[in-house]
Amino acid sequence: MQPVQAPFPATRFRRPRRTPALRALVQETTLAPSDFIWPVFVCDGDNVMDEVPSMPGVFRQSVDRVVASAREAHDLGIPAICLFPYTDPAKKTRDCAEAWNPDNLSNTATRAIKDAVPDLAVMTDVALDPYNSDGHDGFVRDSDGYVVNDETVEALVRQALSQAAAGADIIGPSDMMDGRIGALRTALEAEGHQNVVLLSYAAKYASAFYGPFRDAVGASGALKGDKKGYQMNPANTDEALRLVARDLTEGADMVMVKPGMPYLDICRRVKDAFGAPTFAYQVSGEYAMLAGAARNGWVDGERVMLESLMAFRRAGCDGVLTYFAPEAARLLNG
Ligand SMILES: NCc1[nH]cc(CCC(=O)O)c1CC(=O)O
Repeated sequence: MQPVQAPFPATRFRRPRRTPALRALVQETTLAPSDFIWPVFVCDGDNVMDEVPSMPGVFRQSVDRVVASAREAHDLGIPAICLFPYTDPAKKTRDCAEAWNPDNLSNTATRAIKDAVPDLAVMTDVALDPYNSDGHDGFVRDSDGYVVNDETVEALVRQALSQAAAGADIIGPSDMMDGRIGALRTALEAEGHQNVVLLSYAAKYASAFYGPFRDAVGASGALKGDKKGYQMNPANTDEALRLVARDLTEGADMVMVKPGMPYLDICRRVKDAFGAPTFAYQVSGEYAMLAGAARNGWVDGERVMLESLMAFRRAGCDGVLTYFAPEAARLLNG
C-alpha cells in the first residue's frame, strides 16, 4: 500500500473522526458475535454451576446447564461452543482410557447439545491432560519422564474418533504432538467422518497464561513438571509459521495461535503467510487479568473486553476463542 496524502491543512485526519457516523464509515475492522467460539467447562452432576475461583464469571457446568448455555449461545448468534471436561480425579489414569470412553463427559455433552441445538457447532478438545493422572497432554515414559510422541498420537486418534462419533463438528487438537494432524485426518476419512473440521492448535506456546484453565479442569495438581518439551518457546516466531505450514499440509482446515493477546504478531504473520482461516485463543490468564481488573474497578470491563477482541480481528484473525463470548455478544447485539 502506498499512502497518498496532501500536506496539512489539505489533509486533516480528524475530519472523518468528528462524528459517530463518519467514524463508522471509515472503520476498517468489525467485530460480531459470529466471530466467537465460546469455551465452556463441563462437570458431573445435575444443575451444577460452580464458579472457577481464578476466572470470575466463568463456571463449571453440568451437562444440563451446558445445554442451556448452548441454547443461549445460539440465540446470541455465536456459531460454536468448545467443550472442556472437568474429569473426576478417580477417572484419571496413566493409560488415559477415559479419553475415548464413548460416554465420557465431553461426548455426553456433545450428544446432548447436538440433540437440543443442532445448528450450533460443537468443538471438542483432543489432548490427554483432562484424563491423565500425570497431567500431561501425552503419555509419560516411566524411565525418564519424557512425553512420548507416537504412542500418544495413537491415543489421540482413538479420542478424536470417539468425539466424531458423538457428533463433534470441529475437533481441536491442542496437544502439540508431531504428526497428529495427518494421523487424525487419515483416521477420520477412513472411519466415515469426512466432514469433521480440524482446527489445529498449530502454534501453541508453553505459556504461564494457562494457569486458571488448569485450575478449571483440575489439572494443576496433577501436572508434573512443565510442557516445554512439546509446546512452543515463547521466544519463537519462524517456528510458528513452519508449524502452521506443516499442519495445513497434513489436512488442518483451520489453524490457531495460542495464547492470544501477547501473540498478535504471530496471528498477523500466520494470516499474511497462508491466508487460511486463522483463530486465536484468548486464554484463561488473559480473561483473568481483564475480568479481575474489571471486578476491582481498575479498568472499564466492557470497554477493555471489546477492545481486546477487536484487536484479534485487526491482527488478521477470522475468529477468537474467548470466555467473554456471551457477554461480548450481548453488548454487540445491543
Ligand atoms: N490440552 C490442554 C489445554 N487446552 C486448552 C488449554 C488452555 C486454555 C486456557 O488457558 O484458557 C490447555 C492448557 C494447557 O496446555 O496446559
